Amino acid sequence: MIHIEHLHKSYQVGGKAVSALRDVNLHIPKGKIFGIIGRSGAGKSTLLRTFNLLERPTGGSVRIDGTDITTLGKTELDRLRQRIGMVFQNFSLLSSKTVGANVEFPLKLAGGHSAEERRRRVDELLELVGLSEHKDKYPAQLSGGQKQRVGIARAIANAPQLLLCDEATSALDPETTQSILALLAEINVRLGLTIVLITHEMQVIRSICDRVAVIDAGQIVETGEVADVFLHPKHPVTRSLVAEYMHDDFDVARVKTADSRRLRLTYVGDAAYQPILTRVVEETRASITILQGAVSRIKGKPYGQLLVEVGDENGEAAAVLDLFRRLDVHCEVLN
Ligand SMILES: Nc1ncnc2c1ncn2[C@@H]1O[C@H](COP(=O)(O)OP(=O)(O)OP(=O)(O)O)[C@@H](O)[C@H]1O
Repeated sequence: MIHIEHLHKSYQVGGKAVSALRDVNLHIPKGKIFGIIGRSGAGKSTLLRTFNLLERPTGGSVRIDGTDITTLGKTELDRLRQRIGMVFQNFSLLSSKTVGANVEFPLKLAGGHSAEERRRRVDELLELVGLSEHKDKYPAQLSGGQKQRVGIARAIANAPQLLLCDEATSALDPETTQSILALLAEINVRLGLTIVLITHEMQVIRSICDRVAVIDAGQIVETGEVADVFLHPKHPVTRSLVAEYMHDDFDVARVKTADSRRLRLTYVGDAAYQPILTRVVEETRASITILQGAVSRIKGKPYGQLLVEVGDENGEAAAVLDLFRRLDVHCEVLN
């Protein structure tokens, strides 16, 4: 759907060029939820805003369904923008208009609908985002989560093929964040539209994204399926984002390591529900100490990740490794 090639963006600051994006190459497939994660100032917003040319790149191309949008004239660009919805961190609602009127606004702008058609479409959208009873309220009378639901209804009013979400849940508490993410996941499936979101939170990526790209200092440093990137991060920036998310601050260096092997075990799918550690201890009689662990889900799919210390006084670690691998557990030997 979106092919980004050799994208550059620099800003003039005090007469000097500051690079915000440096040779970004990215492919975003149709119908998926694609996350872009990075720290503050990494270039996330700048990159997302090139997808509808709110930000014009200094070099490179942005092809959407085969068309390089940087070559479009004003009329064609306006038409393209109607096929791309956008959701903002601060909601960007019109405070003097009701919920219904906010959602109706892009339909009026696009034209071609009668008042009755617009009314029906607004009702349908408010039903979809769970706000039917709030149609006549004003934004100030809504909670943050409700405001973002209005933002989402407005963004999809003209049935776009692509929805861009700029830190859509950053202003919300964790519970509301989850409900908004669930709504985005539902919209992705029900309407089949492609979603690209930017975030600085691994939790957002883990909850709903299919693929992820990690951006640092204007460059994409890692990209792939969320489970691969999350469970086997390669780049130092990805590793630190994952470690922070896992609250990985336990001082493992202080644990005794003489005559022992330290392993990182990763298992995905049904294996997460199996008593794998018990089985390995029973069969090998090895001593295994858990140093860190998490069992959770990536986009609904269970996974487990454990850091363990395996006693190796009599060479039993080799048998442990062998058995874990036969049980389809990914093992990384750390010492
Ligand atoms: N209009 C601008 N003029 C000058 N520099 C800019 C402008 N917009 C962004 N930048 C710079 O470009 C870089 C990337 O900014 P961007 O807002 O894309 O990062 P971000 O990853 O979205 O950060 P945050 O999460 O803090 O919003 C930063 O160094 C920023 O200072």
